Amino acid sequence: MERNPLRLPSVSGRSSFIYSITKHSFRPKRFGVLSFGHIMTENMTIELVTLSKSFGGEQRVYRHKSATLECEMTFGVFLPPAALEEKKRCPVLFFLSGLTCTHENFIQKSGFQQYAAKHNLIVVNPDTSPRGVNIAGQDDSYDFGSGAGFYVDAKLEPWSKHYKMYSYVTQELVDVVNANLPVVPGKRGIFGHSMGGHGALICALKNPGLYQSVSAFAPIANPTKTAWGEKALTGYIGPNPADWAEWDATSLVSQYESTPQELFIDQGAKDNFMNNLLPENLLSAAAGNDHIQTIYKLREGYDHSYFYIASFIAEHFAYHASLLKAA
Ligand SMILES: N[C@@H](CCC(=O)N[C@@H](CSC=O)C(=O)NCC(=O)O)C(=O)O
Repeated sequence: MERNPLRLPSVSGRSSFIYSITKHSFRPKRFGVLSFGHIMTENMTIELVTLSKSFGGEQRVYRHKSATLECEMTFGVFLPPAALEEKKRCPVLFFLSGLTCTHENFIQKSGFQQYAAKHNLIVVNPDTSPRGVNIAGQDDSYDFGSGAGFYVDAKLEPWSKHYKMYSYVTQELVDVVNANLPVVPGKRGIFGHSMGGHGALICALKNPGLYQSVSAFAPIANPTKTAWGEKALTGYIGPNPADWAEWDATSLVSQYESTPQELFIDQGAKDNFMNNLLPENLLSAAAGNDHIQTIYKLREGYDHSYFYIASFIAEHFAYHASLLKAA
């Protein structure tokens, strides 16, 4: 393979990256130690798919080749007015969606853009599983396989080759965002809904310091004790429940011993999936651990839907903005 290091502008206009020409492709490679300690050597190129002006900012959709998932992935990016007009670097907030979602559900249904614009937050929302990977059975059910990656790193074949959404979200996507978007290093939050609410919790609890703010709408708080969780963890991790604990937010809260962490948990009181969520188990575990603080908001009459998310999205943005500004 021929390699010719060159200096060329990146997609974001910066010119500090080393490019390499291979026999098959011309791709940017970045070399350097990142803020969270891993070394960035993968292809960081992202391709703009759509751009729509919204609340003075821009709702964009990008796609890229994920080295972690070994497939092409699509993700949403909202750039607030300050990032565009004033060319300011802004904190970034990652949103992880729930079962059956793509990047589109949150973009189209939550109404988040006005609050991201108000608080000058960049928002990045990935898809919920690898796509186009052609694994037998991937489309057989709504709660396993496509659209249901559960933000874990699968250990069992055939899933283990592609289904590594935990590493994708906590490492590759962070690197891709750092390389291509005007983010403030070290000012990063994460939140999500249902499967994605749980994803946000485990990404934060397994990586103290990576995210400075964490919240969850109706998270699957204790998946090892629920039908959705048992099915996913059996399929991705294996049949032994002892192997599941590291992918369960309630277990992680029980064992957490690192820097103090606050978790904002939001829950609709009329949630039609409550038997798959069990927020009280996580709250009990947190009550027994001095390192974890919880804010719990139970919303009378609200269900599990995006109508519920849209009703309280403003509060979550205010919460993340207050922590990320101060960080
Ligand atoms: N199709 C299933 C339920 C699917 C569902 O309600 N998905 C939720 C997330 S649930 C946990 O992760 C969701 O966000 N759906 C997308 C939407 O736009 O509402 C069933 O019918 O039981």
